[in-house]
Amino acid sequence: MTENAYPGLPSPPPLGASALPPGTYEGHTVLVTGGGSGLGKAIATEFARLGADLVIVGRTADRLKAAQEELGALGGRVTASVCDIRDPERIAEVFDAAPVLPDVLVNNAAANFPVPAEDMSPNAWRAVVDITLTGTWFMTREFGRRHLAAGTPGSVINVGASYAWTGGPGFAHSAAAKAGVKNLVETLAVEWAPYGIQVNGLVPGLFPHADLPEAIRGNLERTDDDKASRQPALRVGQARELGWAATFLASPYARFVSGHTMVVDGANWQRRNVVNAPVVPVREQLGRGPYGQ
Ligand SMILES: CCCCCCC/C=C/C(=O)SCCNC(=O)CCNC(=O)[C@H](O)C(C)(C)COP(=O)(O)OP(=O)(O)OC[C@H]1O[C@@H](n2cnc3c(N)ncnc32)[C@H](O)[C@@H]1OP(=O)(O)O
Ligand SMILES: NC(=O)C1=CN([C@@H]2O[C@H](COP(=O)(O)OP(=O)(O)OC[C@H]3O[C@@H](n4cnc5c(N)ncnc54)[C@H](OP(=O)(O)O)[C@@H]3O)[C@@H](O)[C@H]2O)C=CC1
Repeated sequence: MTENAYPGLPSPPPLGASALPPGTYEGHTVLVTGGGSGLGKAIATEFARLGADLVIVGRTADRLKAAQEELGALGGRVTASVCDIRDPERIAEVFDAAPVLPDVLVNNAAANFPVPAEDMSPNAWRAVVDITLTGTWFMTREFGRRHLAAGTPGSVINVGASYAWTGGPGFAHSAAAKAGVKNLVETLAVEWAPYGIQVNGLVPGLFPHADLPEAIRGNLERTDDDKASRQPALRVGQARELGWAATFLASPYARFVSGHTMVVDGANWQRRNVVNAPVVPVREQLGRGPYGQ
């Protein structure tokens, strides 16, 4: 780790702390896609600490089972449902099987790997867009329909990425999908506000963690040995900071916040210089030779 002369943004309060009153989510159920690992599990953890019951969804039964035990130790009821969010029929079954209609939906599951645009196969594009954008839409549609039919309020949080605004060289599929995810927030917030449904976005900056797939972790490890010194905050995000933002956005204290996407990245995505670092083509960044050879 490089020593830096500047303090950077302060460290957050410790794990277990919360700005919201204890019991804020007692009697409420929160469904988190991808809640069995990484940032989804961290978000689920903060809701559970505030009294929520959980429904966690993912494709891998073992991973969900382990998370169910870990999250259940926080006191609430945790239901784990194997589901590929690309499958709308299975999504309907998950809602049917849930103990109650969840009050909050966190669309956290996504797919991603770095690849130069010209190397990307049709199936690679489909895999990422179908999970990240279409899967988010299928989940949201089911949640919205059920609340509209029941006449009950709800809150949706779509987890995004800042290249929704900027473009994401090396991640054309994911950046396009996340732009769609952000746009859905803005459309649905207006369509569903009259029925009491809030729709917001939440964008993590750099939050490295052990559950990241090899393709993403390898890319991070290749690009830098000291990620903190390359962030304006001089540190990366702590997963609980994302969880706190999610619990605020879905809480009674944010009832007039809808159609908003909150970025939790220590201002990294705003970083600009008149003279930037030298351009390195994506192929070269990813260690690939000339196209077609
Ligand atoms: C600078 C650092 C990075 C900053 C990133 C910041 C923002 C975003 C971060 C994140 O989103 S992190 C979350 C990442 N998490 C995941 O991706 C978890 C889920 N991922 C997966 O399940 C797989 O990775 C998957 C490939 C996306 C989907 O799995 P599925 O089983 O449905 O597909 P496959 O049949 O395995 O593959 C489909 C298609 O895609 C091609 N492919 C897969 N991996 C790669 C790769 N690394 N590079 C290029 N192409 C890849 C695969 O070959 C298939 O295509 P065809 O061969 O059939 O043409
Ligand atoms: N980590 C970071 O620095 C950043 C993350 N993000 C975003 O944060 C969110 C969480 O990412 P992170 O925790 O890092 O990633 P992970 O890869 O650790 O988690 C992704 C989760 O989604 C689940 N998932 C993937 N595909 C599907 C599917 N088809 N159906 C159901 N569940 C699925 C995975 O479970 P399983 O494989 O078992 O299905 C896994 O639990 C994503 O939206 C990501 O784009 C954005 C910017 C930066």
